Amino acid sequence: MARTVELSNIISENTNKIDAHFKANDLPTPSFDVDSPLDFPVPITNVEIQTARRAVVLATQELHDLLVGPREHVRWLSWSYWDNLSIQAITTFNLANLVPLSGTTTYTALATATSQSTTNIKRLIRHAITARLFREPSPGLVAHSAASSVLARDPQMAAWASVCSGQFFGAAARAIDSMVATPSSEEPSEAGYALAHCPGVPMFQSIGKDPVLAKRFGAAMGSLTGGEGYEVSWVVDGYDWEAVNKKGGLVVDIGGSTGFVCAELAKKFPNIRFVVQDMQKTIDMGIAQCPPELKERIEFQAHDFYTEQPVKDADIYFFRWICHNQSDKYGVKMMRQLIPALKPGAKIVIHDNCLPVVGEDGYPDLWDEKITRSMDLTMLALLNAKERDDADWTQLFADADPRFKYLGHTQPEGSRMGIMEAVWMP
Ligand SMILES: C[S@@+](CC[C@H](N)C(=O)[O-])C[C@H]1O[C@@H](n2cnc3c(N)ncnc32)[C@H](O)[C@@H]1O
Repeated sequence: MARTVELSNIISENTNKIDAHFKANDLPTPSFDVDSPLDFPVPITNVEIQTARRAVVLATQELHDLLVGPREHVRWLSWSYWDNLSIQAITTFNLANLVPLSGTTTYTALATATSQSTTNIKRLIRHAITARLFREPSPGLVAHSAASSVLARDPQMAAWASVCSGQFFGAAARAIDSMVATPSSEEPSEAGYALAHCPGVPMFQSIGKDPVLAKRFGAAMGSLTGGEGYEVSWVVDGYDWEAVNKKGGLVVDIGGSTGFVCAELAKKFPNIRFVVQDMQKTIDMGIAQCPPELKERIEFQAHDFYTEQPVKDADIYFFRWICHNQSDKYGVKMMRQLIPALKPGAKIVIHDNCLPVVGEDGYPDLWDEKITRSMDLTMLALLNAKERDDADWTQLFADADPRFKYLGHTQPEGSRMGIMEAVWMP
């Protein structure tokens, strides 16, 4: 049987399964209408329907690419960045909020509100419509689609779209220039982001000096880290915290932001004590936001993770979304700062991406593979940092100190992040 026919059978079989589930549960059939659900309305815990959904998404992508053909595929792949430009226009000119959630507006009204020409607003929105952002129900009238309405309804997603299409787009455009100028650099001050926006200054330092951008960046990260496959519940439910809970142990969350992960852990594991460490400003926010009933068990501490770890003899030193921001040089430096504090058997637990190992079958799941590989390039362009696979994690710990033993990673089905574990064995 031709692969195209095989794929269309996969699509048909699984779409029928999904449709039957939707009908049986009185769920609205997926549509692009503005009042349709903004997320796939089946919980991630429903493995059968989520597996069917994934099968359809992967098969439709493959069928699409097969029928487009290699030459056409390459031609249009090479200019996929124009989608970014129309998103940048939407976020810069606040277009999602200028279009009413029900009803329509005109290109002329949008042009007046943004002090841009009608011609330019029209061409940018008409391009966005080809990616199902907005609709034009009749010529000259603009209405929301489900996807464009996300940018009006979800401020965190609007921040994500703004940061990606603005700051990150610029960084991506200069990433190869940075590689040519400073080959194999491990310095964030030499990365594409720095070249594009703040020559000689690392991204986080530059963002820290701009309160408006810092707030937007924080909201963008909130959108990503709460998004599908990145939920905090994966690490709360996916690691053996009970072993620490049983003995009333201590966990240090390094770069723990406002302590929201520790708050979730503290609710589930009543005997664990926590120290959340971050920069002073973030720690101040964490203290203000900490639920009163958890204050006794969650301590907040300003600490720079490139300096010696002040909390001795904890059971677990936890890093979430920290290591992928570090090149090997800085990752090794960060891990070495733990050593004076570590007791034998102390664990280092990392919740971060773990790059898949490429097997003989190639990439079985291009949906997640593309996201994780894009995240890896993001780290390159923003910070000269990187995502890691098991071999890279092994190397990082070995380079930090041979007394660290990397134990490997687990990744629950549905999670886009791995849980990596190392133990201190002096
Ligand atoms: C990507 S966020 C991850 C936050 C949190 N762990 C999470 O899971 O969402 C990186 C965090 O590291 C903090 N950070 C950056 N540089 C730091 C440093 N040198 N010392 C301590 N914290 C730092 C930032 O303030 C931020 O909260």
